[in-house]
Order: sequence, then C-alpha cells, then structure tokens
Amino acid sequence: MLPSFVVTGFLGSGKTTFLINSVRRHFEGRRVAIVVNELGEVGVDGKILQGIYSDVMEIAEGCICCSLHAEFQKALSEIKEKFNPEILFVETSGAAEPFPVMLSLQSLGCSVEGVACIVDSKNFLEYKDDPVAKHQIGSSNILILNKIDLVSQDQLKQVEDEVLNVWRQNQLRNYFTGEPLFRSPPRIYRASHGVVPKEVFEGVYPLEELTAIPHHHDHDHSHQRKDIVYIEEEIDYEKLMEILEDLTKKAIRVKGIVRVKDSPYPLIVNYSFGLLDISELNHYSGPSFLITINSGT
Ligand SMILES: Nc1nc2c(ncn2[C@@H]2O[C@H](COP(=O)(O)OP(=O)(O)OP(=O)(O)O)[C@@H](O)[C@H]2O)c(=O)[nH]1
Repeated sequence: MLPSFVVTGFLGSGKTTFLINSVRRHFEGRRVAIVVNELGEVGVDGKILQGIYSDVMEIAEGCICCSLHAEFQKALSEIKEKFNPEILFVETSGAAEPFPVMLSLQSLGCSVEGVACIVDSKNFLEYKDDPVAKHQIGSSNILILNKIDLVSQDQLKQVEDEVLNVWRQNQLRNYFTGEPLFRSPPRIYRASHGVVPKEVFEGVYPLEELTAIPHHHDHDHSHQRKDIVYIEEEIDYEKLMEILEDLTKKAIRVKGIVRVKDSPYPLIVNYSFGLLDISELNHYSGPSFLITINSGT
C-alpha cells in the first residue's frame, strides 16, 4: 500500500507553503508524489510545486470524492506507474473537506497515515464558524497552527484553545456507534511559514477504520463563488496593483500568476485576509491569470 498524507486547511492557511518548506526538507532523497486538488480550472499551487517536486499532478476544481473520483483514480495510477513513489501527499482545496479524500485514497489502495490541518493563526477566529473549516479540523489528527509570526503569544494560546475546542466538537465519529474514530487526541504543532519538525510525519497510525463510515455527500461549496480573470497583455506593476485593489474589495482570496513589464519572471500573486504577497516564478510560460474567491455570504 502506498502511504499517504492528506493536507487540508482553510483558504490561504499555508498548505502549499507547508508542502514546500516542510515536506521537501523532511523527505529529501525520497520519491514524493503530490496531488493538488485546485479550486479553479487553472491551478496556481500545482505550478509552484512543479518547480520543486518532479511528481506533481493537478486535479482541477471540485471535490475529489464526487465529480473527480475518476480523475483522481487516473492521476494516481499514472503517478504510481511513472514515478513509483514512496509516499503521496494530497493537498485538498481550501474549500474542500478532507474526509471524502481520505475515503477515496483508501478505496484506491493507499493507506492514509495522517491528515494534517493547517490553521491560519492570524485569521482563525474570523473563519472558525465556517462549516467547512470545522470539518477540516475535526477530520484531522495533526493540527498545525501556522503563521505564528503574525500573532502574539496570547493570541496564539487563544487560537490553540479554540482549535482544540472545534476539534472536540467536530471530530470524526463512527456513524453508527457515535464513538470517536481517532484513538488519541490530535497532535498540535506551531509553525511559521509551514516549517514543522520531522516528527510530525512519524508514528502517525494509519486510519483503517474510515472505510466503515457512510459518506453523506452533505458538503457543499456553493456558498463560495470562484472566478478567473485572464490578463491578455503584459501590464505594468502599478496596473496589477490597481486590478488587485479592485478585486480585493469583494474577494476573500486572490491567487494567480501574472506577467508584468518590469519583472524578468512572472509574479505569483497571493492574497488572503487582507495580506498581499508577491513572489517570482521562474519556470512558467502559460497565460497570466487571477483566480478570485468571493465568500458570497
Ligand atoms: N507571514 C506568513 N505568511 C505565510 C505563512 N504561511 C503562508 N504564508 C503566506 O500565506 C499565503 C497563502 O499561502 P499558501 O501556502 O498559498 O496557502 P494555501 O493554503 O495553499 O492556499 P489555498 O490553496 O488557496 O487554500 C502566501 O502568500 C504565503 O506566503 C506564515 O507562516 N507566515
């Protein structure tokens, strides 16, 4: 069985950053495959990860369990055949629940070694009541409080207490008996830019019991509206800022890859919860685009 980890967490919490900064470091020299379940029909995370890992597959849009199970299956057999990986990481989209992904993985012959939920410590108290965020936390046995560089010790303690509270209330239970599925409380870690110690990936027991749980199909992403804007011509940096200023009036998350006149490389645009981050991507030759996610609520 191919061992796998699921990486979940709310929009912009730092899942891709975690894959870049921790997984690469701790699995150096190992054959690591990554499947990214993207939000839009064009992916950003996959493009970034492709520059770092050789075995990255993107699955666009939606939820792996429903419309995409067949695509997931195809991607997985392709990955296994081509790369014969030793370990697989699946990054779910920030708007998806991890549980169906775990079921899909098991049904496709992978053992789920752990489910890591990346928590945005800076913004958690703002999004903690979102139903998807609750499921993401409750379905995880590794909780990583990320972005600790942006909060005080007191705030972090408050977030930690609240995250554990949400976990207790939403932890996975056997549908018939009501018994908790996780045999022990989640492991909780603190991280800046997704950097965690190697022990995070060690000694996590495989989640065998999940197959016994019926799957409800009660998850719904329709409250979030996604749009994609293609930018045909090369614009200057100021124009990009103008476009972003406009988009972020409504969007809770904006990400994309944009070519601008003054930069030798295309720029990765990453906006979440009022914070804008711009960096360069040196291995991309596709079109310029921005994906926006509006909460719609
Ligand atoms: N200050 C700070 N910024 C961070 C940290 N972790 C991630 N970021 C930034 O937060 C933004 C979102 O990070 P991503 O890793 O793209 O988040 P994600 O969870 O993959 O996003 P989605 O796939 O869209 O849900 C990026 O601009 C990151 O550089 C952190 O610990 N501290």
